[in-house]
Amino acid sequence: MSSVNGNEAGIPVIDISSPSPDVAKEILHAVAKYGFVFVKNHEVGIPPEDIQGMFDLSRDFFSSPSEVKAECSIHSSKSGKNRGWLSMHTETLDPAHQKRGDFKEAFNIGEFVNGKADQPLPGPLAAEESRIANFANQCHNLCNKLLHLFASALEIPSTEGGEDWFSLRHDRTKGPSGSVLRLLYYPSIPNPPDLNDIRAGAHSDYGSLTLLFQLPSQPGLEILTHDSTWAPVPVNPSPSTLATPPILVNIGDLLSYWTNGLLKSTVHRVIFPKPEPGVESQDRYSIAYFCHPLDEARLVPVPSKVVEGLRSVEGEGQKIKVGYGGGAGGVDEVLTAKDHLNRRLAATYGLKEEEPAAA
Ligand SMILES: O=C(O)CCC(=O)C(=O)O
Ligand SMILES: [Fe+2]
Repeated sequence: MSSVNGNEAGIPVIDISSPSPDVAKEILHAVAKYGFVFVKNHEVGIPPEDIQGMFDLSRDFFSSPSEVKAECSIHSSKSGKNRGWLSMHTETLDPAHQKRGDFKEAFNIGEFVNGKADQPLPGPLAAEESRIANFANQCHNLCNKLLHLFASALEIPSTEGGEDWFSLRHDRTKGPSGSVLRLLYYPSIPNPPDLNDIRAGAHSDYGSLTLLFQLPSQPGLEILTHDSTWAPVPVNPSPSTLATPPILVNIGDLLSYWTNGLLKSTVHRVIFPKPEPGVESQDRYSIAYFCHPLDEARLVPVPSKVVEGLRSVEGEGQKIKVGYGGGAGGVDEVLTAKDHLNRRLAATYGLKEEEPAAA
């Protein structure tokens, strides 16, 4: 069912099309160890042609004139917080190590209300609003399937909500959340610039989990491994058996915090691939769906013996360090998802609440 062959980072490839307690354990084990997992893309609700359609749209959008993109800049008050277009070098994901901002453009799309984007969209995206809404919906549904599997493997009692424990807290019909669909474009540069220049600086994501869609022949993603080395993440870890690249899933800081560090939020980055003789440098397009809980979801301890066992083994010190419900802010404090996001931004980037943030 799973395979670690064909990818140096060793990220397992798992088939979740027939969910079972074994599949749940397998996927929990993968995200507890690597923070990343590949999910085979068949019968998981996101048809490959829909993914391709989004990449076509992304290409159209990023090739539009700057004035068209700038109309919906992330800096415009009309776009709303963390939404809209980021021009080249706007975002610096690893400010401590970067002289220049990331070599990328991005467009962040927040939640849809009754199928309509809650922000202005530039022409090429506005024309395909329903396609984008449908795609975001498919992504969210897949995230909920994964959240069911995590809750199942964590053995949350049915009296507490059982397998629905996480997904109820991500139920978009109940209120707003920080979820974002992000189109990314990393233009190729014939002679990669300075050694310190990078397509996306080292960072971890902020939310619950992220889905990442990549295209064949456009590598560049790397994860930081346990021994503090960078390992490349392939686009398709088993090209001989998988006709379409699997969907890459990674855990964000919030879900790691919520599970007291059991699920790992792994640092990753996107580099310029090493130039190879005779191989032309490639643009890279990727699409990320950052799934967040409802803003008002309270990050109370997960009612799971698996997570509780971890707390008692690691003791009170650890609980306070990573902790929830009695964590950093005070004994009785329970953060909401929105508080967590705001703290995460402030701690990492010294950002004020109003400034744009990435993941
Ligand atoms: O483009 C990629 O492959 C990764 C992007 C990413 O990690 C992010 O935007 O958080
Ligand atoms: Fe990321």
